[in-house]
Amino acid sequence: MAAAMAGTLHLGVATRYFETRRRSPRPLRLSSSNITGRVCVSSVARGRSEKGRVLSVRCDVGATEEEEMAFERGSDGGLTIVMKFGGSSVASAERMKEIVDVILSFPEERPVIVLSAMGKTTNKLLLAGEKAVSCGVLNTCDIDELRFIEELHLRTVAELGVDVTIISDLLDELEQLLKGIAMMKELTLRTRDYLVSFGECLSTRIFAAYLNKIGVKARQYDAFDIGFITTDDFTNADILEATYPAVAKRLHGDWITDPAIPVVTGFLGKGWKTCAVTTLGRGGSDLTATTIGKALGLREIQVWKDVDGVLTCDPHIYPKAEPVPHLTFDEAAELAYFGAQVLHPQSMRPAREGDIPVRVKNSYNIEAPGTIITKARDMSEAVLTSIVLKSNVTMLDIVSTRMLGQFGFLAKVFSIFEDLGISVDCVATSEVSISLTLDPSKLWSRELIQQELDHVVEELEQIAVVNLLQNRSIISLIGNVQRSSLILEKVFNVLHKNGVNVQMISQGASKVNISLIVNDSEAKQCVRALHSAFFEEGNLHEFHTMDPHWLRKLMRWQDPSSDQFMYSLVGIRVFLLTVCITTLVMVTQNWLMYCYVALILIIW
Ligand SMILES: Nc1ncnc2c1ncn2[C@@H]1O[C@H](COP(=O)(O)OP(=O)(O)O)[C@@H](O)[C@H]1O
Ligand SMILES: N[C@@H](CC(=O)OP(=O)(O)O)C(=O)O
Repeated sequence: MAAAMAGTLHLGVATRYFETRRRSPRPLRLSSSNITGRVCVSSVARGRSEKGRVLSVRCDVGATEEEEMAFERGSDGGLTIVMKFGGSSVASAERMKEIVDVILSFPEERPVIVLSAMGKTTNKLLLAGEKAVSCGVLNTCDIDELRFIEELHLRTVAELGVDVTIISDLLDELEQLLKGIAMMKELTLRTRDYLVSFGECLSTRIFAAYLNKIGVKARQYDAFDIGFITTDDFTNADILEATYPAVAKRLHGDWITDPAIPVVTGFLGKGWKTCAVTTLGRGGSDLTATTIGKALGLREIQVWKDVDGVLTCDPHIYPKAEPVPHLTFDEAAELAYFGAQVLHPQSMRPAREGDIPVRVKNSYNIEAPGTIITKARDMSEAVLTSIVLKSNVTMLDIVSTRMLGQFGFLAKVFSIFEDLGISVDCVATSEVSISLTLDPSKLWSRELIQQELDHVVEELEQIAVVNLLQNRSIISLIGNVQRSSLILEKVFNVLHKNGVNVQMISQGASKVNISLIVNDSEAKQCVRALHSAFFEEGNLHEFHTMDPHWLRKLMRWQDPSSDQFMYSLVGIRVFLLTVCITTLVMVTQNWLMYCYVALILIIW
């Protein structure tokens, strides 16, 4: 592994030439200037190799001044989009071939590819590490998960017909690492990150080699080698600002000197102090993709999943969940932060900062339009967008009787959380009490959760009475909080019908999220009931008829200063006049009475 980490493995060694058959109305154009030789790759199109369609590259020596300048402005010839494929999208040789087809179905693009580990490799590596701690040095080779990982990757290499030597060193190192863990009898967070990094290092090497084999020039990169600089928070590292220029320099520089599709490991970084491999938290490849998108200022970031986009709810909880066509960065961030596994919680930040649209697509169903995530969208018709569930949350009720009318209570409480490095999700306060929930994702990898909680309670008890409530769930309603009364009216109706009591509500400044805290045991049933109330056809219609758009119209008719009010008044009077006159004339046959009543009504 050391060798692999020391330098980037360049798999695309020679530019390939194919006779091309143009199928796209906009031919894929690559143009680049080589500082010394002015080599310009000037056109790319699709051809067919023995394995199917291929992206082909033709080199012309000598770019025109105009082309070089256009390239330097980034207007022509640079990388255009990021395409990130998650574990489910690259789970087997078959899936990898399908992914190549996906990539080639965008012939006008020049993508940066970001890959996660194959299938469930990350989980298997973690399990292998845990088993190694106690199985003894001589038994590490028999760990089932290690066998599984080796077989999966060797089989994939064989089925794709690429050279096995691109992964054999890594597999040997993985075995050695597990022996080391067995010898030390411990798995530190740092070692854990190093261990799981093998997943992405293996998948990207195999995929880049396959692209090269079928004639699509590609180059593999380990993120920790190309400038992904992070904090040293192993298993949950944050990307540092220095990453953006470093990654841009490396990827852009290599592309202009020798164009080849970059295939980058997702999820991984390099700690800025330790220089060790770090990981960005589970699902971190999404963040790798958006970071590259921002670094290179690309046009779009595509995140390819195994679902038709971001759905109205987790399909495991409610299989009838529907794709959401359009989200804002804020909505997507709240959704991810409050537990929708589909996106990494931090992944929207670089996209928002760079104002780069993120498209969530299904690699199993390319035709599905997916979800587009942008800075803003038309919210005039938006009510509820998605329902998210975060389970196993800890809630704290903190009550101070002494602090009535005094200041500093909140500050004291939050300074305790800051000192203990614990992050808070939802907060609701009154003059003398605070209810809050603690973020389980920040605690997931720690072994001392219970001790930490005891410590928090101990500290807080010095200033308040504390009630620790475990096994709670946060149901987050992502939508248009401007319509909170409408949403809450419906929510409470549904919860009342299901006999569920809400223990805390939080509607923050985000304008897109209302969170309700309920018992874990009731949470899934609530989400299902809420989903069918908000999203199923009949109910949705009912909801739309109560849409404030209509309410606003109705209120305008009732506003005495509005024209509509005047028209309605005149209309009602004319109507009453006609009815009265007709009745009177018919009953009395007296035309004098008619004139008298008409006069009274006109004065009225
Ligand atoms: N609101 C949601 N919309 C879409 N998928 C969701 C949602 N909530 C949870 N999921 C789950 O997220 C999964 C996709 O995310 P993930 O497994 O990280 O994909 P990948 O590994 O392909 O990047 C889906 O298979 C689905 O089960
Ligand atoms: N392989 C890592 C990183 C990742 O992003 O994976 P995926 O894209 O499959 O969620 C994980 O399992 O957490």
